Amino acid sequence: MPGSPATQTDDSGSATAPALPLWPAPFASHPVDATVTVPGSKSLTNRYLVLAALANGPSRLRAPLHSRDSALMVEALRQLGATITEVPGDGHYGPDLEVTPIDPAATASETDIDCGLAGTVMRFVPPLAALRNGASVFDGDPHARLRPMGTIIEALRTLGVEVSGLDGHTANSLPFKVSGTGSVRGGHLVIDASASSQFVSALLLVGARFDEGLHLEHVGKPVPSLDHINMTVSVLRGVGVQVDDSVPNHWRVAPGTIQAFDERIEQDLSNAGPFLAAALATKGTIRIPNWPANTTQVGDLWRDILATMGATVTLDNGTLTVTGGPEILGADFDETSELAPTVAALCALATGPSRLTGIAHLRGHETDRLAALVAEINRLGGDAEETSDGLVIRPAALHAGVVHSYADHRMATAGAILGLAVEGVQVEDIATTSKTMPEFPHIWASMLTAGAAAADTVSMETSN
Ligand SMILES: O=C(O)C1=C[C@@H](OP(=O)(O)O)[C@@H](O)[C@H](O)C1
Ligand SMILES: C=C(OP(=O)(O)O)C(=O)O
Repeated sequence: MPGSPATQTDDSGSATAPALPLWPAPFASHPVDATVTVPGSKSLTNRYLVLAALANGPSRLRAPLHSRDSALMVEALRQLGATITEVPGDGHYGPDLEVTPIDPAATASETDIDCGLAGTVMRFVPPLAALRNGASVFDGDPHARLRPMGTIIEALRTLGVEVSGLDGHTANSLPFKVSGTGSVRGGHLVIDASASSQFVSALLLVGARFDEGLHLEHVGKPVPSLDHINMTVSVLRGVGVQVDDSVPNHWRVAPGTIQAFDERIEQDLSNAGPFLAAALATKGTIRIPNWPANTTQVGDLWRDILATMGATVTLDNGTLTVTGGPEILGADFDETSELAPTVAALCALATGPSRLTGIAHLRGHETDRLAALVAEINRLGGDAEETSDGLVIRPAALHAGVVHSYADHRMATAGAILGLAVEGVQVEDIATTSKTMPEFPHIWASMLTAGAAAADTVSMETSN
């Protein structure tokens, strides 16, 4: 069911805001040769922030992400009563965060929560607001009102929490008001999480604080992005919460205490993707130190994906090294989740056809990513097509042009990848990368300078 890129363009403001600046994507006249360190994981940072706000004492996040999505989460939790303070740390991309949890006994006045375009904020925070004794009004960017929310809203109502629509909206999407009474009974809850794994993660994160805990059951088409649910379960166990996920589509969270913690956040392996892709796009080499030996991040899949596309990939002493092959090989990939826009950009540069499957739910991401990727790849002369659950991308000679970003950080970085290999690409609104990586243009430029300066490696870590 092909989407409409025109509609999406309007939703994000791209087509109606021609004034958005165009970024001349650097064309790589030589193979990249650089060592790159990227900021902290969005998914881990925002999970740990939520858990710190619910914990039994003060917690510390070391080397967390500092970006729009994490700032929105910090502000949302402050609105709900948590105290969050920046303290000096040893991360390359900003201070650590100390969090004093929300006092569950405090009575609270009505508060506004801005979700921006952050799925983690719009899905993870409403269940937390349900535990508060007071009302919380949720809204976000214009496109956020189009992202799937009905499952969370219905789940809260089934749990006995009052959720009402605002501005004439029916409350199956933003904006809405959650009227908490200070406790949620919990118990067995059946949801359809086929539109987003974040529905499951959101409820699991708070489940231990429900009076009876939570037995969450998914019924419907398969839940996407299962790696992200496994991350939630692993993070919960790490803070002392008992989770039983031994039966597929059932998660049982025992009622109990969330232990305060001191946790170092891994770098964002999904956001490492565009840099690793640069090795393939320029037939160069990218090294990423501190690649975790064991991780629940979906970005660990880069090691398989990039090897399948013809790169040489080694993980040695914690450094991932990717060297592009003589050509980028087309390939078939299932379930690439949030990696898909980066994979699609590489497929558009490949010498053979590719098929991406299992990503229908990307239509509900920051923009309709399937429609947007087809529109932007084809705008540069590519040959991409939507399928019911993904994309087919065939080889074609690409030419200069503008890549629209649709307020989507991963569309912007996909445009940057294409620009490495195709002279004259301009990316609209590169600043939209601030959703998860405000440093992107800087690190990207440093990567190319490192390659130009010398064959030896230059780290482009920024200081605090
Ligand atoms: O829980 C998370 O941190 C995320 C889950 C995934 O959402 P979907 O299941 O909606 O794809 C992923 O795409 C998103 O970027 C982050
Ligand atoms: C889908 C994404 O984000 P969100 O957390 O807003 O859903 C993403 O970062 O690719």
